[in-house]
Amino acid sequence: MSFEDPADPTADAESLTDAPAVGRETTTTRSGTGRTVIDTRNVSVHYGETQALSDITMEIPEGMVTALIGPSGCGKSTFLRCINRMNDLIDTCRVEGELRLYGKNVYDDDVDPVALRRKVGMVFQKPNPFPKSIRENVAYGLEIQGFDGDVDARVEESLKSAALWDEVKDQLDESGLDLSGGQQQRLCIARAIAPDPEVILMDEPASALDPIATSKIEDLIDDLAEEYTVVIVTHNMQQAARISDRTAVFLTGGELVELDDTDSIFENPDSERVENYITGKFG
Ligand SMILES: Nc1ncnc2c1ncn2[C@@H]1O[C@H](COP(=O)(O)OP(=O)(O)OP(=O)(O)O)[C@@H](O)[C@H]1O
Repeated sequence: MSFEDPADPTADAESLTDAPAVGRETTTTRSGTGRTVIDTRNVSVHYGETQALSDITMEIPEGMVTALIGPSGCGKSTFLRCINRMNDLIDTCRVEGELRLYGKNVYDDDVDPVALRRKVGMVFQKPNPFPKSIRENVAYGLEIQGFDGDVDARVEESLKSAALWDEVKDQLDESGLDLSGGQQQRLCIARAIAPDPEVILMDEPASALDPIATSKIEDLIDDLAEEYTVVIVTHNMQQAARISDRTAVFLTGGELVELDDTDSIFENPDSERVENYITGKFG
C-alpha cells in the first residue's frame, strides 16, 4: 500500500519514507471522489508563547478546491504549512494534535518530511523560481526523488498542466528568472506538479500578480482540480467564491469558525461572526 491507493487503511509510512513517485490514475471530478485526503484532530500551533492555531479539527475532501479565508494573522498560512510540515523549518514552532494524510499522521516519527513534500506540493505568494533554466526548475524535484523515467517528457507534461508549455517550449534552457511574474508563478506550479503530488497547497498564489495573470492562475486552478486536491489561502473573498468548492473561515485567535460548501459560506453562513466577516462588518 502507498499513497497511490488511499483506500488501503495500512497506508503510507512506507511511501513517506522512501518512495519513488509513481504515476497516478486521474479519477477525481469537481464533485470530488467522496474520499478525505486530509483530516485534522485538535491541531494547535504555537510560535514560542504565541498561539497561532487553536484546536483545528477539519476534513479536506479529495479532488476539490478548499479555500482558507480569514483576517490577517488568523493562522491560515500556519495551517497550510502544517500540512506539509514546512513549519518544521521554524525553530519556535510547536504543533500539537494530529494531522493525517490519507489516514497517516504526518507528524509521526517515521514520516520523512521530504517524501511528504513530494506528496504535498506547495506554491508561495511570491513566485520563487530557482536561478536555473526553465527545464531545471521543473526537473528539480524529480532529481531529488531519483526519478528514473523520462525527465524531458515529465517536464513537458508538467509545463502543459501548468498552462505554460506553449509560451516556453522553445526556451527551456533559458533562465526561469527571465519570465514574467505570472509565467514564473506558473513555472512554480509546474515544479510543484512534476513529482506527481496528491495535494497542492497554494499560499495566496495570485496576490503578487496583475489581473490578467491572476485570471490565468484562477483558470489553471480550475484545471488542476481535475487531477489534484488543492488547498488555497486567499485574502480575496471574491476569488475564494469563484474558484473553491469548500471554504474554511478562520477568525482571530486561530480558530476555525466554519467550514462548508463555498456557496453556503457566502450565501447562508451558520455563524454570525462569519456573516459579519463576509459582509465586511468585521475584518
Ligand atoms: N515565523 C513566525 N514566528 C513567530 N510568529 C509567527 C510566525 N509566523 C506566523 N506567526 C504568528 O502566527 C499568527 C498566525 O500567522 P499566519 O501568518 O499563519 O496568519 P495568516 O492568517 O496567514 O496571516 P496573513 O493573512 O496576514 O498572511 C500571527 O500572530 C503571526 O504573527
